[in-house]
Amino acid sequence: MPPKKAAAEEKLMLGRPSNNLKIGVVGLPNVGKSTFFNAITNSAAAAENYPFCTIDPEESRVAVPDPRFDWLCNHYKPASKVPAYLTVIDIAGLVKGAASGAGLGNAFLSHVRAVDAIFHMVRAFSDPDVVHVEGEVDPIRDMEVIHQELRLKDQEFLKKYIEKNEGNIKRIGNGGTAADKLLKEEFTIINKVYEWVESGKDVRKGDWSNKEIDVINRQLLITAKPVIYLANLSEKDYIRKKNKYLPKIKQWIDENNPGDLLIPFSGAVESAASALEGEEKAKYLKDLGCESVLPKIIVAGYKAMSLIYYFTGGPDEVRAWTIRKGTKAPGAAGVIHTDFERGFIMAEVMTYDDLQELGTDAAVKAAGKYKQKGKDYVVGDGDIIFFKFNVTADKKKK
Ligand SMILES: Nc1ncnc2c1ncn2[C@@H]1O[C@H](COP(=O)(O)OP(=O)(O)OP(=O)(O)O)[C@@H](O)[C@H]1O
Ligand SMILES: [Mg+2]
Repeated sequence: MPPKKAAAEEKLMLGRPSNNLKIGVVGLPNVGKSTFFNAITNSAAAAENYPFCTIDPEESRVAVPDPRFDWLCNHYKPASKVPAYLTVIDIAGLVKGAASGAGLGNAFLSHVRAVDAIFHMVRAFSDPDVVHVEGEVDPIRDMEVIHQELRLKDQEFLKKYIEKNEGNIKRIGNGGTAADKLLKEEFTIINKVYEWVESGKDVRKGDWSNKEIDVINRQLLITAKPVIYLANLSEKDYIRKKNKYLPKIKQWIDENNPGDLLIPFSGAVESAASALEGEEKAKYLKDLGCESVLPKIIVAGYKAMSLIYYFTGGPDEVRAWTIRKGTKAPGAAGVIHTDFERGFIMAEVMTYDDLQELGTDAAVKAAGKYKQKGKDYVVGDGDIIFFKFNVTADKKKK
């Protein structure tokens, strides 16, 4: 009889295994990064019309819009409401040669290394008053520059690793301890990743095995991070939904990094709209005949990092708890408190759809749709969960 097939191995994800992830705004100087950052996070970072206006990274967070959260708040009428948040970081502009140190490039690239995903801001608006560091507006050239600098930084980093370990690997030869074997394995993988990057490709576009992903994740490589391209349009182009560069930008992405998302937006429109509130804001956008695309960008940024959330709900608090996709119930419980994970007994779960359809917790229970789940349960996006736990140490104290 043929041997039983082993259960399919769970595919590891690129990126830090954390729920505290951040997305950085990256692009050439003076393309609208800070304008976007201020509009999306309602901040007041300097966004003036000159290159290298931003030097130090600014961090801010923005609530992730979700009609399910709004519905739950309306349903439970809780004293406290805590949505999920996307943390955004405004980073200084990168220029050609950044990877070899131009324009404080190395310092700025280290800020890019520290984030978990990238909003790649591309200038697609013409305005003779807004200086372009490369002369005239040319989004494809700009994307090439940024793509190249990020990739060169990874290349340099991998090369340093190879040079540092080469001697050791030779010395180990075919023998060596268990630790030596691990180093050899890592060394082989890093060489493979180096070749990939050197051939002009981003790490995130490779089809890596779990072992390879494990090694890649320890290196914090820049091109392993998910990217969302944001094309910054003039007010006029955004309103008429037409821009001469957009088709070329899309084509460049399809050819170089297929699958990456492109979202057109306008720094001019969003910045003016974000200065207004409520009805005034709605009227401003209605008069222009367009909508803000920021909610869509926030959700896309959150999703790009494989983040989801589950809810806890009741009259005290409705709250969204951020986890990474694929997190099992005990790990998800640990986001609330480590005791919840340590003493995990079970998760009582109902889905948002069931609660919305049936109307009350009791009706969901009566319909048998309030499920008890154990430690292997993979938490779903929008699950409404009540954790049962028991921590012995706490009991003793009583
Ligand atoms: N869609 C747009 N249309 C016209 N002007 C814009 C648009 N978006 C941004 N700007 C203007 O471009 C200039 C530069 O914007 P901003 O400071 O946001 O760029 P930046 O990318 O953060 O630059 P730096 O890298 O120097 O920090 C500002 O004067 C801003 O008002
Ligand atoms: Mg800036």
